[in-house]
Amino acid sequence: MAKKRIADIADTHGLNAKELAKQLQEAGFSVPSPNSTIDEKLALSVVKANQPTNGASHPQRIGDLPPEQRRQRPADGRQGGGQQRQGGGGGGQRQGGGPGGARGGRPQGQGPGGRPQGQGPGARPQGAGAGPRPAGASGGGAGAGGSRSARPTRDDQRTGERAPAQAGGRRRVVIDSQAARRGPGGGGPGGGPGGGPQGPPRRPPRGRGRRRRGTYDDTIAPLDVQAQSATDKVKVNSGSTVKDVAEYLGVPIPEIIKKLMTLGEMATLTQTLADEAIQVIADEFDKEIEIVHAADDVDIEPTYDDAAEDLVERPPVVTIMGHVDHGKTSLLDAVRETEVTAGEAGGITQHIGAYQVHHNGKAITFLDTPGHQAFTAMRARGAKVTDIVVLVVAADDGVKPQTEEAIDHARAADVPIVVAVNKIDKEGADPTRVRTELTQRDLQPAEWGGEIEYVDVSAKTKQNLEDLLETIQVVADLEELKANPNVEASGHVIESKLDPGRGPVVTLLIDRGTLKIGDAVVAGADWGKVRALVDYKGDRVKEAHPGDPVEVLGFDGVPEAGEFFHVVESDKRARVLAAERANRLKTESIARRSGRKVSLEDVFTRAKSGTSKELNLVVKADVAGSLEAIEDEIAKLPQTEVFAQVIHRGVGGINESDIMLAAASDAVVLGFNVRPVGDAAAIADREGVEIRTYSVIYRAIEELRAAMEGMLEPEEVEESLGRAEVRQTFRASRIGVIAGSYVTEGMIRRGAKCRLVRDGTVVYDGEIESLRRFQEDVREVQTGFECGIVLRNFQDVKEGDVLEAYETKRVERELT
Ligand SMILES: Nc1nc2c(ncn2[C@@H]2O[C@H](COP(=O)(O)OP(=O)(O)OP(=O)(O)O)[C@@H](O)[C@H]2O)c(=O)[nH]1
Repeated sequence: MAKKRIADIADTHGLNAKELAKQLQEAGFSVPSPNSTIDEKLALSVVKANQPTNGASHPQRIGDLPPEQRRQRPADGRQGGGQQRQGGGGGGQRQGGGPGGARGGRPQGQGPGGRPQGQGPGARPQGAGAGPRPAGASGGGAGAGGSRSARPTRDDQRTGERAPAQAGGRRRVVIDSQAARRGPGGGGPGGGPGGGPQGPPRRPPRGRGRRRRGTYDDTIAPLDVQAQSATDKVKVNSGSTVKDVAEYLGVPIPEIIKKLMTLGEMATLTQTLADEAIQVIADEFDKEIEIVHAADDVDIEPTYDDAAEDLVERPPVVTIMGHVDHGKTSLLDAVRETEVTAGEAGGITQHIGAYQVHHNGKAITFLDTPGHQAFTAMRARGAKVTDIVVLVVAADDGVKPQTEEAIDHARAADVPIVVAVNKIDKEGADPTRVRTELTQRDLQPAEWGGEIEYVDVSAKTKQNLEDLLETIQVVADLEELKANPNVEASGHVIESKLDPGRGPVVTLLIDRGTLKIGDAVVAGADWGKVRALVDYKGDRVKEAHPGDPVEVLGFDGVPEAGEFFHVVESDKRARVLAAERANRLKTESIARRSGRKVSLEDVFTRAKSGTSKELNLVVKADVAGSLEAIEDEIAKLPQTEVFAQVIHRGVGGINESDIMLAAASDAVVLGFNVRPVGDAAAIADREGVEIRTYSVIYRAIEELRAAMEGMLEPEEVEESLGRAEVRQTFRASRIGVIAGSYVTEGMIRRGAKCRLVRDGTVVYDGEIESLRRFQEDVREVQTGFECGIVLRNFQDVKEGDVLEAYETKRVERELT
């Protein structure tokens, strides 16, 4: 089931390529153009579903399955396009030209055409409550004036599957309608060598006795057992060991080890393999596999499908972003106070990570952590929590670097933007200038004929705050945000902390359903039984509804922000699900360390295999001039096999937010004379983001070109030796400046290559000329020791500089 370009599929089947792309967009696939790729069968199933013939009997729907089986539909589209993230009809979508339309130029949709047959309202028996429906059903499917955007709405995101190429990089998982019925040991024999279609290994029920009693009672579909038809790919869990892979593929273990050796990898039986390595091995044995990640498991983000008549309006969720000091926090506070003056809530005293204000009798939920870092960190975890971004720009300061970052982050997430021009009370405030500057960044004000709503405000004098709320509601109305309140709750964690008195305190944002005291909840690797619910006013409540933030007591731990939560039928099941997820996350994180989400090395291979034709880049440089030069050069590259696009550019060191954006958008980070700052390197490692740093542009462009043409050879690889921090400098008449340094990482070696990094920017790249400890020349100095370093031909060393010692090595092609 290789992916193909939409244009090629259209060609083969005598369809109009643009039309096909449009239909797929309407069905919720992230396919920006006819050059985007998609599985051919899936594309055809959507076309088929859109054909105006009636009576197409649709296969088993997820909602007809017991909850534990509500996994995503088969990758081969057996469940029809209907289970795709899709809308159709007028529901849950925004009008293309509406205010806040940061995504101008989005194709107008086709109303009802976007929904496959047999999935429309009324096509299923009512009363099932949680039964799956296409998200678009939210609009009743009438399609009246229903423009369908390429971006699925929040409801779509909730209710439908993530399209294959969607940012966030989640992959499809096949529904296993059999798994639950099979029970714990059911998959066993199939997993062994020659196990045929039952690909995934099921270890013999290794002693129920060893398991906690009763954990199997719920006949939980084990995460790693999924039924497959003879033609399906074998599902292999990410983070599998050599032994697991042998079982999955039905190949003797020694064969696998031998193969790995011929590929230059010495591996032991229990060694965890990176996804790429598993893929290579499978290819070598001619096996078709699909690597399944814990995050793919739809027990974690299931497909929901609510009947139109079950959906009710829910409050929009707003995040405030903008440059430092432009007034994000002040605006959040000022907005919060409008509630007090309105006398609606009697004051918001509690900080729980989000609060609500009311306007025109309707609630708006504000996330209390401003800034794009938190926003993108959540998105990297697969959570799309925010419906609208309020971009704060100070009228006396205009567009600044973090304003631009915020715009790129909001755009990458495809969330509409409302601009709040703040500080209009100040002397020198020039709201028109802000509009002009933002127009240059494609945020044309509605009053100038564009699509973006601007509101001039003052957080200090509280001027125009009601206007801002009004505008947010107008934009929200276009989004048609709806949810079914009459089911078990699900949503996302927005904050969690360990309170010395109360234990884990977790703030959840309800996306769907109603959360009640006594509910059993699972959020990632944590679970709980809801003991108490506290709202943003600090009041105890009995339940929380869609769009509501609520503090929950009763969790066993502190799940991460962005984690998906859902209510399950029993504590026991919550506990088991959490434990399974914890296990898989552990193995995956081990595997991730040896593999990358996207790397230049495998970009061409991915393009060839149809996995991804787009290469997203985050580019950081020391000066603005370099950025322009790089972008010009990238634009000149032949975009035949791979399309490279810069999703964010900026001057300065590579920071945490760059990494999170790259993680959320499957991008590679390119740095020119800049380095990761703060925790960026560690986070990149954790998130599997590749950072490539260069000192000359042509070298980067050469590598990009080579990667895009499949010619990249990782010939010269840099290996870090260690880092030292300059604590003091001395001047010696004959030697020059000596950097009195402390080795913080690895070791420093005389004669090694060395860079000097100041505030994230490389200011010198040369060699360590001499290395001393207590007047003695030494060859090496290890972590934790002080030393004197003299750099070759460089005197401008300052306190606080960081020295990076490194070596370059020629290495053989890696196992990718
Ligand atoms: N005159 C005036 N000052 C404002 C206004 N809004 C914020 N300020 C001031 O601007 C400064 C920065 O405001 P903050 O709300 O802390 O800005 P921020 O964007 O949250 O800043 P960071 O959290 O550091 O990113 C503070 O001194 C505020 O008092 C406004 O509307 N008018």
